[in-house]
Amino acid sequence: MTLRPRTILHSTLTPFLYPRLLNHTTLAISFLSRRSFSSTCRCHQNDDPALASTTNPEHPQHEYTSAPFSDLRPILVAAGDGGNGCVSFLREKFVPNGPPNGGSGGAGGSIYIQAVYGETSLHKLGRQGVIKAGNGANGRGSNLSGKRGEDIVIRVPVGTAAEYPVYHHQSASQLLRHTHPTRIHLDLDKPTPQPILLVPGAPGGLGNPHFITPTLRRPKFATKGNKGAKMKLQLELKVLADVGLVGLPNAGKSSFLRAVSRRKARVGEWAFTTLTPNIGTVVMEDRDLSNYSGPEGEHIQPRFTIADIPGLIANAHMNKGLGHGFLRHVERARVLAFVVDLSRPDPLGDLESLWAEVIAYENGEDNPEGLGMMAEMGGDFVGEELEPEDLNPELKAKLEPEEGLVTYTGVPWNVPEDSDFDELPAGEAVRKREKMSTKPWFVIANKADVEGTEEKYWALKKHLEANSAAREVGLIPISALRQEGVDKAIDWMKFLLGF
Ligand SMILES: Nc1nc2c(ncn2[C@@H]2O[C@H](COP(=O)(O)OP(=O)(O)OP(=O)(O)O)[C@@H](O)[C@H]2O)c(=O)[nH]1
Ligand SMILES: [Mg+2]
Repeated sequence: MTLRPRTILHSTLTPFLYPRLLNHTTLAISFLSRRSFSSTCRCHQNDDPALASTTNPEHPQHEYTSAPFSDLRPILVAAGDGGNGCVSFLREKFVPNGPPNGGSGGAGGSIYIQAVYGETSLHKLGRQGVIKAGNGANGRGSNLSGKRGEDIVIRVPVGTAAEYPVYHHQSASQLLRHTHPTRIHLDLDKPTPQPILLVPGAPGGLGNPHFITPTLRRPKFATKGNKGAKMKLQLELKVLADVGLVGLPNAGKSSFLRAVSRRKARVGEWAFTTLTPNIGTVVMEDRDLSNYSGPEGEHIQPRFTIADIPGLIANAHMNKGLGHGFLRHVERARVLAFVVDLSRPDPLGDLESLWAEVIAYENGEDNPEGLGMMAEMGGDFVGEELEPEDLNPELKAKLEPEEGLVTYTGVPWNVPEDSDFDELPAGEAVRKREKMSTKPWFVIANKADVEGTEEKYWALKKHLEANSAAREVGLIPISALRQEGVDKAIDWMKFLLGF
C-alpha cells in the first residue's frame, strides 16, 4: 500500500472521531481528569522510532513476513461423478424381446460445509489434498438404479468465511448455474445446524427406458453420468471477538490482554512478538447471570472477548499487505480499541497511521487489482469443463432441469433471476469487507508509567477533543505493566459493547 501523507491522515481521522459517543456523559471517566503520573518508571522504551531496532534479532524479518498461521486455506473440493445409465431389456421365458429395464445411474455425492464449535483451525483441511465426495453407482438391469455417492461435510470452525469463484456459462452444468450463479461469499459466523451445500453431486445417467419413443420401443442406449464439478475454495478464519486491539508493534497490546484476562499472551521487548491472534476473555463477575446465555442456551456469567492481533505497521520496510492481513481478525469485532505507546516520540502520528491502515484495509488498498482474496492468494478457477453430452435435442431437454425444479434447501443465498453468468458487476468482484471505520472505538494510551508521557497524553487528548464533536474523548491512560488504569479501559469496553 502507498502511505498517505500526514495531511490526508488528518482528514480520514477526523470524520470518524467518536461517531457513537456523541453526547455521552454518563460514563464520566473522572480518573482521566487530573491523574497524576508516576515519575518513577521502569523503562521499556525503544529509542528508535522506526521500530527497526525493536525487531528481535533471533526472529529475522523474513520469518514473520511469511505469515505463519493457517487462517487462510485454499482447498480443492470435488463433487462425486454420476453413475452411468444402464442398457438392459427384460428377458423372461416366453418374453423374447422384453421392454427396456436399464436403471439410471446414482447421483454423485455432494459437498457440504458446516460451521461447528469445537473446531479451532483450518489446519487439518489443508493437508487433505482434494476433498472428494463419493461417485454414484451405475444403474443395473431390472430397473435397479445406482446408489447415490456418499456426501462429504467439511466441518470448519465458527468464524470461517468461504469464498469461491464464478462458474461460467459453458463450463458449468445447469445445476451449478442455478446454485452458483456468481462468486459467493459465505460468512459462517454462527454455527450452522444444517450443513450448507457447496457443490451438488453430478446427476447420474439415465437408463434406456427413458428414451422410449413411439417409433423406438427398444432403445439400445443410455446416458453416462456427469462428471462431478471441482472447485477451489478459499477458506478464511476470522477470529471472533467483541473488542479488537489495534496498535503498532510493541505498543503493549499483549501486555494489556495479560493484565485484563487470564490469557497468558506472550510479551516481548521486540516488535512482532505476537505472530498469531490471541483471544482473552473478560468475565464480568459483578453481573447477574440470568440475562445472559451461552452458545448452547445455558446461562453463563456475562463475558466478552478481546482479540490481540500482531502489530500493524505503516512503514514500507514490511512486506506489503502483512499488516493488513491481520486486520481481518478485528474486522468483525464490535469495538476497536487502539493501543498507542505514550513513550514513543509521536503517539498522535502513530494513531493516525493506525487509522490509515484501517481505512486502507477497508478500502481494499492492499489489493490494488480489486480482485479480492482469491487473487491475493493466487487462487483461480479450476472447475472442470463439464461438456454437455452430445445428445439429440429430445434427450437434452430431458436433462435440462425444469423451471423451478432445482431447489436446494440449505443454500443460503437467492439465485438472481436473469443473472448473467459471464459478467460480474465490478463491485461484486471485490471482497466484501466490513466497515471498520463506523465501529465504536476508543484509545488506550499505554506506558503512562514512563517518564515524560504526561505531556504527550494531554497533547493527544487536546488534539482529539479539538477534532471531535464528542465531549468525552475515550483516551484512557494506563500502564499495562503495572496493571494501572486497565479497569477504566475495561469500563469503556463494557460501555461501548452495551453492557
Ligand atoms: N514501561 C512500560 N512498558 C510496557 C508497558 N506495557 C508493555 N510494556 C513493554 O512493552 C514491550 C512490548 O509489549 P507487548 O505487550 O509485547 O507489545 P505488543 O503490542 O503485544 O507487541 P507485538 O506483539 O509485537 O505487536 C514489552 O517489553 C513490555 O514489557 C507499560 O505499561 N509500561
Ligand atoms: Mg503482542
